[in-house]
Amino acid sequence: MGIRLGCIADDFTGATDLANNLVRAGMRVVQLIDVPPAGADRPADTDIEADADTDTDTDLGVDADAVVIALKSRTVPAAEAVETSLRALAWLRAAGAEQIYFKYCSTFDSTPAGNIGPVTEALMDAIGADFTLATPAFPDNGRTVFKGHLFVGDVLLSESGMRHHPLTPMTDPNLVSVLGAQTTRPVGLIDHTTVAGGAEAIRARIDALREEGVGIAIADAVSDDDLLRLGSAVRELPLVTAGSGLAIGLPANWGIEPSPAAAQLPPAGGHRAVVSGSVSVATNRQVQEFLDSGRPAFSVDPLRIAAGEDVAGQALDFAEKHLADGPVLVYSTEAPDTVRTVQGRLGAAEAGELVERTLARVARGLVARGVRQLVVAGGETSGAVVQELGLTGLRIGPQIDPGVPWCAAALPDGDTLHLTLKSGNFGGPGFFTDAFALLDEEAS
Ligand SMILES: Nc1ncnc2c1ncn2[C@@H]1O[C@H](COP(=O)(O)OP(=O)(O)O)[C@@H](O)[C@H]1O
Ligand SMILES: O=C(O)[C@@H](O)C(=O)COP(=O)(O)O
Repeated sequence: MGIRLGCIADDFTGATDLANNLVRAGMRVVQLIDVPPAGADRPADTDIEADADTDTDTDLGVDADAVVIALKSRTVPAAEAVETSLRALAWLRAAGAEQIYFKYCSTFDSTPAGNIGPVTEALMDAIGADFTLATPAFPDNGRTVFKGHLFVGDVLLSESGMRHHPLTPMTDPNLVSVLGAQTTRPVGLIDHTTVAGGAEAIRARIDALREEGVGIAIADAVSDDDLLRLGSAVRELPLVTAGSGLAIGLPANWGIEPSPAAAQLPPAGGHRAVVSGSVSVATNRQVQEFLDSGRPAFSVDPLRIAAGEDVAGQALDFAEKHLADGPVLVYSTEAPDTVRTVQGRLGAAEAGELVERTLARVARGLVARGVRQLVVAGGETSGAVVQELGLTGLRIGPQIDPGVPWCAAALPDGDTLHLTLKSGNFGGPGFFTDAFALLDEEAS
């Protein structure tokens, strides 16, 4: 028997966010970094055991209810995002996935060129799906959708920090028009009154939209109850697209219930460090709180990298002196004005890449110096770090804050690394110390 749910996530923090919600709803989840090479059953160097005797073993040897394939496809050119997403789809279908879940950001990060629209349509074409729904709602993290408009906390998306995002600035809160600009299919709305009416009402609305020729519908959701109703209503859809929120309502469609045993990790050891390349509002607050506490921190300046200085080497020299009294923070996180100035000098994409490459080298150097508990902040940054560390799979552990679990990964030399990939806007102000406190609690 194959896996039930096959998931394609457009970035690495988003993938752990989705896996976290599925685990909390009781699913056994394997997260893979990138699409395994053709012919591979599962990553050879993860400690995720396949059990040949269980009836959920897939033909490809993955013993899980759901597999999340983490891509770094959010901000690459649309054609590339489509190509890797279709490869992920092919792998998941070969693993027996009964339903496909395309996960994007709860702030719907995209541009008029994509990638949410083009990837959704390519998946629909490949699956032969004439209809799917789209909802980034994640009320536990303050993302709600009402009358097709996305709110972040108490403000519209376009008034939130996302309007300043370096790669995907979000200036229109109306998701019907945002998605409509990225798709060839008409985009419709399943509004709050319909969702409040329950699964039957939602299915009736889906039928009506289909008859009108609508291919994709934004779904309102302002509470977990809305997401549970939507989850039940979409049982028969071969493809769903969403943030991580919809995941709370899907496991029940297979009769799966929450189980506390789903999130066990091995004990953690080694030094502690934080690498932050996120420039989001919440991360800025977390970095500030860490600096205010007087703990060791090294600031990475993109202009000095561009000038040819060995900034990664300097950061590692600094870290080496302080790791014994860790956690140590290495960060490029800055307020929007400073980031804009840097982008004006270097170009946004170039600055992003320079910083990502440097922080990834720092992460590799930290691990070489004995760090075995690592917090990484920012989706793009996490993608660069995970690739640089050569990780191929993650086990999902306990939740630190909504949307952010601890994970365990096997390093290429076989050692275990405890790792958390923090989405930019997730986590409380004390996240960079709370995360380690949770591991202490788990150990006691
Ligand atoms: N000081 C900086 N100046 C310019 N770009 C930066 C700076 N710090 C980080 N970046 C880039 O901004 C992007 C941040 O994206 P990401 O890591 O996904 O985090 P978030 O979305 O939370 O801001 C990355 O490409 C990163 O390299
Ligand atoms: O859905 C979400 O908000 C997150 O899972 C996510 O994808 C955030 O991405 P970054 O802000 O780039 O970390």
